[in-house]
Amino acid sequence: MDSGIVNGGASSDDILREIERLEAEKKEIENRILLLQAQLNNKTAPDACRKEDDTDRFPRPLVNSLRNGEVSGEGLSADMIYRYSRHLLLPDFGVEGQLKLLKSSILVVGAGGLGSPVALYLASCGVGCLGIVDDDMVELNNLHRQIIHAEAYVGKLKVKSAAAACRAINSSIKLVEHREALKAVNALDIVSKYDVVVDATDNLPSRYMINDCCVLLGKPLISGAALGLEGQLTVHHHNGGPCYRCLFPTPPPTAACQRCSDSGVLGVVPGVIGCLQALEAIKVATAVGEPLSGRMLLFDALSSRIRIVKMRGRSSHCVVCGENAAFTQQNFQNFDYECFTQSPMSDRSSPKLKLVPESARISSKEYKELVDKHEPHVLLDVRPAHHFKISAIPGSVNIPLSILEDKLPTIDLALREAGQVSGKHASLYVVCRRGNDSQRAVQYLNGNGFPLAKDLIGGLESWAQDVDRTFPIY
Ligand SMILES: Nc1ncnc2c1ncn2[C@@H]1O[C@H](COP(=O)(O)OP(=O)(O)OP(=O)(O)O)[C@@H](O)[C@H]1O
Ligand SMILES: [Zn+2]
Repeated sequence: MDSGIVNGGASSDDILREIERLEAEKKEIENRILLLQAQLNNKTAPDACRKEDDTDRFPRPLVNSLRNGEVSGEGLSADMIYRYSRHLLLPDFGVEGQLKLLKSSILVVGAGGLGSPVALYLASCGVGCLGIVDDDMVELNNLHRQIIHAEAYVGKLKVKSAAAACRAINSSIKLVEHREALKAVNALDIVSKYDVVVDATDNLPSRYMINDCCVLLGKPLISGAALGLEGQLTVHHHNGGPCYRCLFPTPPPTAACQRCSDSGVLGVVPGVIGCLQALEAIKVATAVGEPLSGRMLLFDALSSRIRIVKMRGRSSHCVVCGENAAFTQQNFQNFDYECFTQSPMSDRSSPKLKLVPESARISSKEYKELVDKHEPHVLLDVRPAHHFKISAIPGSVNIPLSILEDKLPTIDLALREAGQVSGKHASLYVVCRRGNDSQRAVQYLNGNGFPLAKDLIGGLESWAQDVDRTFPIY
């Protein structure tokens, strides 16, 4: 049979054989095409393929005009080409993407768990100007997740530490250290100097304030959050997408806003979200890909699940970016974000509650005196059980505040065992981590059969500071 394969008279075997023959012929033709294509490429290949000297690793037209590391308006220096070569090799990013990155300026607000990978990646990948703003100091308990800081920087400014780490990776970019907290009074001035802003802070007032500032200045905002074993990120106010206030016009109740220092966080979680924030910042700065505008990425570390949910669009009623928004720079500077969100910008400014009268409180030193005198009493620790396991004052009884109501008989029993007759006249002291929950507990106990219950002022933190310097705090 020749090419007339459709032949009613041929047997099935004949037809199969003919198919095999044609397949082999087709393969041969394909191979010949590949070979010819390769020959054609060689004939038109740029000088970059030649290996006469070292600089021939780089495309010749750029290298010729850009020896000695200088950068032209439209080109990259030989050093830059080598440093960023793996970016340049990406067809979707290439020289154009890298040039845009080198010309961009990005501000990272917060050099903590999120800000660490953000700043490291943005510095290493060649953002032209990288600003880092933070007023905090590095603490030992930051190091498990704030990977930009090293032990040698404990007790020193985070911006200094972060900038040093970035410089060690890439000394060719411009790094700006803003050694202050970003607040309504300084934000317009600082943010206006950058193209893109990354919110890597950990508190609600900063989140609203940074959003409003970015809307007023027309800057895209990459917003991330990580707590416990979960994280999320989105891009605000970009390409007509919603801003943070469009999505959350009123702040959530204070109780819903927890911090890593209260709830804990697995170190890698902010690492994952921070890396994704850096990625979104690069996409926005270079106009490559589809940034997470109007969408939110949710990461669940326990199940290793990542979901992307579509968010509401921009709100025409939004007070900062809506159609009739009258929010001005003047309004912004006078706006009290801590009051609006009912929460502080910094742990350091957390107000110490005063819920019970002085007569229902005792200092840790006074408490130590009565322990030394062997005065019969019960010390009730109202922290959650997993906190109690970390460290506790010897002899204390753990009944978490959340279940106190159901455990009054247990307290009675503990008092009787300690030689106390009844709740009314019993010596009952209450402690927690910082002295806020213990006051809540005392308030409740005083009104429910334990009128003499007293709060240990300042909690375990003040015990560690004023009485037992070896007591482990966390
Ligand atoms: N308005 C702000 N301006 C600049 N930096 C801010 C602002 N708000 C928060 N930050 C910084 O953002 C970082 C957030 O870091 P992170 O969430 O990892 O927690 P942390 O405060 O360092 O530690 P922890 O919560 O465990 O005590 C901190 O370094 C903090 O100082
Ligand atoms: Zn808005």
